[in-house]
Amino acid sequence: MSHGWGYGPTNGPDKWGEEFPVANGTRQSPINIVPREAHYDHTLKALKLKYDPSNSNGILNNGHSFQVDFVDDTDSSTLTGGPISGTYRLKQFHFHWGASDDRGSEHTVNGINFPCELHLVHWNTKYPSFGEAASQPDGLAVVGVFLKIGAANPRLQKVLDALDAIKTKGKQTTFPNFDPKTLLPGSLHYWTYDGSLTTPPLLESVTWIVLKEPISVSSAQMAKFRSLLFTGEGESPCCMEDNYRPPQPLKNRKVRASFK
Ligand SMILES: NCCOCCOCCNC(=O)c1ccc(S(N)(=O)=O)cc1
Ligand SMILES: [Zn+2]
Repeated sequence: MSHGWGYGPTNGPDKWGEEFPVANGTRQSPINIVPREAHYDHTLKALKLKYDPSNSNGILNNGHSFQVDFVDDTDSSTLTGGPISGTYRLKQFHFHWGASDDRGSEHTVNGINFPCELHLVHWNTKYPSFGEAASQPDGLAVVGVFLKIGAANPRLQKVLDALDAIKTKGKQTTFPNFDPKTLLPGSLHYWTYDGSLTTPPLLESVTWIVLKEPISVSSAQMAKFRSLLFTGEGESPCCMEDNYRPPQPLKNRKVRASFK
């Protein structure tokens, strides 16, 4: 692609394989999760998520989504347990969403789309940095949380209130003292499988951990996500929406469940 990757008709998911051939690899994400075909694995441990709000740093419009970045130079915000071994540090969280409430998630469940999906991105501290870990088969672990239309989510509102300050691509602002645990549902039951980044470079380095229980979001709050722009200041504006990759072939993979 002469122009960068995106989600439009000329640079979207169907075109990514031209520049990133791993797009047609053996462990691509997202996938459709079929609960009846997931294998309950009693050896799977409970997820242990330990987050220190003082690690939250800034919020950035990166032109594909927005992300809240965390200071990751110590083990104060980590993921342990679950399907992984060792310690993974929280690097950032971000979202994917649709132009309307009938779509927007990346993973689907029995073919059902949710309006939005949260990704909490962690990297394996056996490697020296996120960049190094991102190219290793056990380098990253992403916790996925579905958002379902319902009552307005007051925990989410703090994030949404910051979006006016980062409307256009490249804008960022400070975002201190945010606890991502407040965005998690009551149950940490999960499905897990070996996958990839869902955006270029689509590296096959992610242990996916998708929570079964969604959190709530109101339609009005979803409209706030869509007030962001893919485009930079001074460019003709293009609403940031439908920034999701559709499900990819499962190929030779099993999805395990941490619950019966
Ligand atoms: N710069 C050194 C190498 O960098 C490795 C690739 O990272 C480039 C930036 N992309 C990401 O960090 C990145 C992180 C998470 C997800 S997702 N949607 O799979 O959770 C997609 C992309
Ligand atoms: Zn993501």
